[in-house]
Amino acid sequence: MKVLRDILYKVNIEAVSGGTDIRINDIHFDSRKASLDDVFVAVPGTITDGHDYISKAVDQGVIAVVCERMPETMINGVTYVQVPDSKKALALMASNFYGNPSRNLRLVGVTGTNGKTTVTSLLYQLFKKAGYKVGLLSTVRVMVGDKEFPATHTTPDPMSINKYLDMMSAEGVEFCFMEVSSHGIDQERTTGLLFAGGIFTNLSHDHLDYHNSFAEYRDVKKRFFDELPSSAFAITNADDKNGSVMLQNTKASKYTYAIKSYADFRGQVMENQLSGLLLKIDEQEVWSRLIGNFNAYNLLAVYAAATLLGHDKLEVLRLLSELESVGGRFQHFVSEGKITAIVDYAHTPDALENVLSTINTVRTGNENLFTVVGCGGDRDKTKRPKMAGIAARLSTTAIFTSDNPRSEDPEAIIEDMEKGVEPQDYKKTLSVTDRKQAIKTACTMAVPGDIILIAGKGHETYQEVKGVRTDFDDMEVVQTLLKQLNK
Ligand SMILES: CC(=O)N[C@H]1[C@@H](OP(=O)(O)OP(=O)(O)OC[C@H]2O[C@@H](n3ccc(=O)[nH]c3=O)[C@H](O)[C@@H]2O)O[C@H](CO)[C@@H](O)[C@@H]1O[C@H](C)C(=O)N[C@@H](C)C(=O)N[C@H](CCC(=O)O)C(=O)O
Ligand SMILES: Nc1ncnc2c1ncn2[C@@H]1O[C@H](COP(=O)(O)OP(=O)(O)OP(=O)(O)O)[C@@H](O)[C@H]1O
Ligand SMILES: N[C@H](CCC[C@H](N)C(=O)O)C(=O)O
Ligand SMILES: [Mg+2]
Repeated sequence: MKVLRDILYKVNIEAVSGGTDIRINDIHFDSRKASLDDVFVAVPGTITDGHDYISKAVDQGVIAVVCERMPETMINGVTYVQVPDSKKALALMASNFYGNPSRNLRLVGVTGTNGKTTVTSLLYQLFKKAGYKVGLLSTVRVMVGDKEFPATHTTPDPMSINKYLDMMSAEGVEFCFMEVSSHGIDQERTTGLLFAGGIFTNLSHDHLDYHNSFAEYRDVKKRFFDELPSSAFAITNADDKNGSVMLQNTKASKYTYAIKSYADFRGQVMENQLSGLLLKIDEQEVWSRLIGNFNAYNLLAVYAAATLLGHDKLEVLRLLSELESVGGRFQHFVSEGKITAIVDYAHTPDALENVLSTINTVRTGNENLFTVVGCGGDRDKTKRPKMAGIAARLSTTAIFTSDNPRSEDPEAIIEDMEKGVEPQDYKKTLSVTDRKQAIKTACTMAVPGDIILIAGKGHETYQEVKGVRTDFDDMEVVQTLLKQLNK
């Protein structure tokens, strides 16, 4: 049992009705989960407003309510705390509730449009190989040392983040690497955490359904660096045009990495093949199993962070060459009939362009490149024509299909995509709504030596249609189909 007054430490409070010297059981921001002696934090959301559920939470037995507007009817025996920003309050309360676990380990946050999962997962692997107990909060999975938990969000809600950090600190975890999404920053999910460092990967088009403009999206990401303490390091990509903007107002020590520009951590791509990358970092050659120029940036960010966290540079370079690629990120296999299938999580125009350019760089002859791609429903619609245009331009054939249509009509999403194809590329595209049939079409058309890229879903093992998730794994599907077709 914790005392409400302690949990409210550092929370900006406007008014209180009732006592705060009361024992509370748990904190909830969803009335459906609140029960006896809990605190209910009413949060305004994108669909509904937690304030509409205060009386329901009180009926369920909560002992305190934290809200931005006091309800008209206040119940005797319940404490009401009015705050200017209940999302911020929730995050600070979550940290306090779990005893501020971020202070018990060194927490590094990674933000940017693409590469967050890759960089955090590589850092997790590297520090594990170096002999530490490590934590990971990522889109793909949560790791508390060697214990794995399923991930629900890229950046979970503050109660979940602090619960995991608390578990980590109990397990003796020394370093935790976490993805910091723009939704996470905007919704204050990371407020109150003590970061030892922050890393910026890159900024390109995504989530413009949620953020009103690209500038707003950029400024939300920047806020993560603005709020880093002076004890932290902030590492940015000097080759990204927004790289320096990110660090403009940070109090943290600033560092840069780059391939094209002058930087504190410089790398050069010597070779880029389907078997991996040969890099030169600090005059040392390093071989990596990771594929694609963009991964050279991810590896440099990892090198910079590991070095700034106190590791010997040569040891870091040695460990870099041992790192495995992350599930669903440029995962590839060659069938018996010599067809290469690549599954990648590229779900933004920039990621798709990078992956296709990489494939086109490593293509050795006249092989055909089939790209199977869709765009998510209930997500940024302006990505759709851009991704389709890129797929058509950079492939021999682009097959447009479904990628988690969610509540939307799958065919309407594909129609939005088709609008982005340049007239000279029309002949190179076809649309097959069912993802399995789309992959089958690519497999049927492919001949020995050809490459099939299946983009957008990466590690995901489901397809979400009208709110229902059914099992679907791109890699499993393509492998089965190629076998069935004797290819
Ligand atoms: C758009 C978005 O980010 N939504 C998140 C947000 O929900 P919301 O604002 O829509 O909440 P709401 O449904 O309007 O409800 C408002 C409040 O009322 C409460 N409520 C609601 C109903 C009720 O009966 N009782 C009740 O108390 C809700 O618990 C909530 O606190 O807050 C919820 C609780 O933290 C999140 O689960 C939810 O994530 C949804 C599921 C989601 O899909 N989010 C995605 C877009 C997201 O966050 N993605 C980023 C990664 C993106 C990337 O970088 O690629 C991520 O970090 O995962
Ligand atoms: N540094 C990078 N620059 C550009 N594209 C990248 C980079 N790293 C990865 N990608 C591409 O972006 C895809 C997603 O990578 P990753 O999962 O690491 O990104 P993320 O930032 O975690 O994405 P999300 O926002 O969904 O969490 C990869 O499959 C690859 O196609
Ligand atoms: N973090 C991203 C993932 C998109 C992956 C894609 N497969 C989709 O479902 O749209 C999002 O939630 O927008
Ligand atoms: Mg991610």
